[in-house]
Amino acid sequence: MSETSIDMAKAGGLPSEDVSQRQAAVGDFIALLKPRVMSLVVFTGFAGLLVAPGSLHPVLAAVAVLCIAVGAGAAGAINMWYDRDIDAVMKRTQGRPIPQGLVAPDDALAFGITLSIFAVMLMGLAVNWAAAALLAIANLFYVFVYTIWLKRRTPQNIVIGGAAGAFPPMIGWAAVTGSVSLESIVLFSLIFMWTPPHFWALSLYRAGDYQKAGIPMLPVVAGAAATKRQMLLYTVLLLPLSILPTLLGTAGYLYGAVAAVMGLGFVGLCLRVLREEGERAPKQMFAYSILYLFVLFALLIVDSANSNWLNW
Ligand code: HEM
Ligand SMILES: CC(C)=CCC/C(C)=C/CC/C(C)=C/COP(=O)(O)OP(=O)(O)O
Repeated sequence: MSETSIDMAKAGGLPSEDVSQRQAAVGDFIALLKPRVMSLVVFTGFAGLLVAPGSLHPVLAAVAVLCIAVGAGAAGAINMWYDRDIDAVMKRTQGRPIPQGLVAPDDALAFGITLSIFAVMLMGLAVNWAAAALLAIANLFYVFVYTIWLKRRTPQNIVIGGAAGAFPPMIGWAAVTGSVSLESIVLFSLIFMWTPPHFWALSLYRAGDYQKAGIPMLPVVAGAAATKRQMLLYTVLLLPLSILPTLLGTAGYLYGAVAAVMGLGFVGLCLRVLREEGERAPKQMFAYSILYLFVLFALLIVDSANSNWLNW
């Protein structure tokens, strides 16, 4: 796409041949919430809520999870509004509702802002204001720090901006306890450290897309070899960090053992990424990253020392 058409897209009007004639459907607005990515975000938030000491009435717990889902999805919608120019250029994102002309940019922005405010207010009024404040910070961080400030400026965009996606377990924890604690900071750090290998694995085989869109992702700016070395650093640091919930008593030995085995598997895959050329190993590493985080948080729930989900 030329510079001019990028500017047109940013101004809200895509080139006319790209604009669909059909009306926006509910599904198009749901797609703005990035439901597949957000499913794991919500799961980690839910896990934070279940492993926190104390208990929350099941209805309030459901409201808290809903608020995390809506607040995170709303941030995704605002991200799609801001990134509509680059989304139209990249193969992976071309099919999204805004570049397809299915949802008008202004409607997507209004939808995202309305849902963000709704989620934060509902969390504050129904659950507590500590959880609401953390939800607001995560939402604003993803929109302003990651999307608007860093994404187009620095290859460290996802290291710093990735903090947004690390908030959910802390939000879930605060929904129960009304506060932030060392244990919830450890859960935050786990996702924070996991994000670079998760994303850089994908960016290794999507580097062409990012280059075309002018986004300075690490493989584009520093090359594949430097990206792989940085991935290894975070993957290795993640291993001892992932055992901390057991050491702190948030989870039991079963969690600790599975975290160690899965962590060694993550490091092993990363070493394969370093050794091998081509897309196969990075694709496996990306898929494994999702499985890894899902299994770790599932085990946290099952092997939680507090287990308040059993005695609501
Ligand atoms: C700055 C941080 C992050 C970046 C830049 C990032 C980037 C991405 C990208 C580009 C994709 C591909 C999406 C697509 O195919 O359209 C993806 C997929 C995914 N991400 Fe992340 N991610 C980040 C953090 C997270 C976090 C915190 C979670 C959950 C805790 C997460 C969970 C997922 C999941 C589940 C998928 C697979 C979605 C699918 O199957 O289509 N990501 N991520
Ligand atoms: C309120 C709250 C809990 C927010 C959570 C925010 C969150 C889940 C952040 C994760 C980051 C994410 C999905 C990045 C996608 O990168 P990108 O936007 O560059 O990906 P794209 O190229 O697919 O649009």
